[in-house]
Amino acid sequence: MALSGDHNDRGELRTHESLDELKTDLADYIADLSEMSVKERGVFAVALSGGSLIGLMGKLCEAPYNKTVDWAKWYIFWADERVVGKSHADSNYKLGKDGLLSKVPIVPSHVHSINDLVSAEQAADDYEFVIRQLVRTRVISVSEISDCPKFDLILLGMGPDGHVASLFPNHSVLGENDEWVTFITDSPKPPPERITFTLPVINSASHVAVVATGVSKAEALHLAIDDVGPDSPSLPARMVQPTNGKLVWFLDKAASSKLDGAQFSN
Ligand SMILES: O=C1O[C@H](COP(=O)(O)O)[C@@H](O)[C@H](O)[C@H]1O
Repeated sequence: MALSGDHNDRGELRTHESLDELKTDLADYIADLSEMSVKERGVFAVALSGGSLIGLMGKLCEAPYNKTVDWAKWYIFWADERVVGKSHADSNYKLGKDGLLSKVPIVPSHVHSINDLVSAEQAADDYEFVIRQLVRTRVISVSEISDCPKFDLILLGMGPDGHVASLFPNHSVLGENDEWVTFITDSPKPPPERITFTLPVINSASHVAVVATGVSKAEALHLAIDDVGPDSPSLPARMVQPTNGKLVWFLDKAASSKLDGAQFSN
């Protein structure tokens, strides 16, 4: 049984007793948003992350989702990417392709990966340019309150240090408000060169889901979600605060074990 509820102003928390239950709930959530978005806009523009997220999305490749989801209407982006070749083990594109995209009938031209043949800075600029073209043609919606792209769904993982996408604690790119996509060359987690959506883009999405499992994420989740007072650290995961969108956290009981009022006993 999953426990679900709103948590102050930090969005909806869905805590699951098992990974299997989380995977089913996540697949249902994504399939429902896809259906809603295709009905409303004719397309579904979704940004993926790398890491454990892709494995946790695995049920989408199975029945009934592989048959019921309108895959032809999906447009795929990455909320962050490592600047390595597409066949490199560190590539988020490779992870997404091997774990999901090659197993469902997504239109290849709808898959927007980065240019990995240029510098991180150039790759970020190129990726922003691609996104600007697709905002112009309304494949990606536009925010009502800024000129930012409004993705139908941004799927984020979270590292044990509280990083989301490639926005790491105390990094200067957390303050980047002008660019949609930026780059870093000093990631504390290898590989060092990455591109990432900026916080204004993440916070302009219609829906943002943060998916985090395992006890190593418990402390960061406490700092990201609970009311930790005026000294609340500027943890990237805590800075995920969609302005007009809906935030949902998909957790297992180990990850949620340090949350105030944690309701599952270990
Ligand atoms: O480096 C990255 O890490 C995060 C978190 O990964 P996880 O394996 O702990 O879930 C991931 O969301 C991000 O896309 C990736 O580049």
